[in-house]
Amino acid sequence: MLRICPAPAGVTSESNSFLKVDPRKKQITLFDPATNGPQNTTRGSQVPPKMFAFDAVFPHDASQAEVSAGTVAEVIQSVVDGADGCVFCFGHTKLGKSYTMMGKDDSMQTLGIIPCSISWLFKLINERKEKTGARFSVRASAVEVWGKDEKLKDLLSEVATGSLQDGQSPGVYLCEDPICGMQMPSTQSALAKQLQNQSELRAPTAEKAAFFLDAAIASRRSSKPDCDEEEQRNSHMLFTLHVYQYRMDKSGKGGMSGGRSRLHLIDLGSCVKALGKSRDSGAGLCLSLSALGNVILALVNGSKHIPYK
Ligand SMILES: Nc1ncnc2c1ncn2[C@@H]1O[C@H](COP(=O)(O)OP(=O)(O)OP(=O)(O)O)[C@@H](O)[C@H]1O
Repeated sequence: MLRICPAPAGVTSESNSFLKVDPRKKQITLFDPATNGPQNTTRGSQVPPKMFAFDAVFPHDASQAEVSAGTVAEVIQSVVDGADGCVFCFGHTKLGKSYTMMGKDDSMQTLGIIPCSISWLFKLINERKEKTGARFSVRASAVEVWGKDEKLKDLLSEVATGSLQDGQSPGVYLCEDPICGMQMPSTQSALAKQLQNQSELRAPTAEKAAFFLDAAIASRRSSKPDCDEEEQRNSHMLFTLHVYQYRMDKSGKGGMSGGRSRLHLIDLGSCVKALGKSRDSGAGLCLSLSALGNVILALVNGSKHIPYK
């Protein structure tokens, strides 16, 4: 899915004439800027127009609600049906990734995908409870990956303990996942990693989950006044809603069945500058976000090598 960001102040729509957006056909076409737009492609351009198709295309004037509804409705349905889901926004710096995921809380119209997802997930759970009698329990966790060294911080540890702690939580760590590893060929088991030990707090209502989201944002390194621009770009937040559901067995013997599914909502930063620097120094490698696509493809295809770094 693609969202076109609004043109910066002072940039007219003519300056954007290298781009034709067709939300109905879910495609965009890029023209050689030298030809000055789709009307003039015959005027000596060496480069033919390039068309790209998506599952959805949101033009520059699409509202936050349109973007949220178009991206998360299906994912939330799947999570309530028992599958894991993940939503993140990916792109160059300052193009509106955080705006799309978090939005602004000055009005309902500017809320982003994460707050909308919280509200819709609980609405769907309540409908499902009424319809099927299933019992649900939701928990929230939030972890930040920050800095060139990709430090992990449990963003809800302060709320969990009720005390103020500073710096990196000693609790949260990455570890090989024995279950996921067993399902993979032995060569890959070492690559299956899971975040462990982050605080998972009970969120019986959407309001409580939204409270945890606010607490997590406030706890982020990138929210601190002394955080510089580079640190802000290198701050990524993983906010997860863990949905546990239980049903009485139909056998009537009083047994229960159920399981857990997770909705991961991720606010990615952008490591653009860190790429050059870390390659020079050879430490704290942070790949460009465009490399993320290769990581996802490798995981989905079960590749032996996952190009994390
Ligand atoms: N669709 C939009 N409508 C209104 N304002 C927007 C929109 N997209 C982005 N902005 C504004 O543009 C600015 C940059 O957006 P944002 O911080 O979300 O970018 P980003 O891609 O997350 O940046 P970074 O790479 O630093 O993480 C913000 O002030 C944001 O409010």
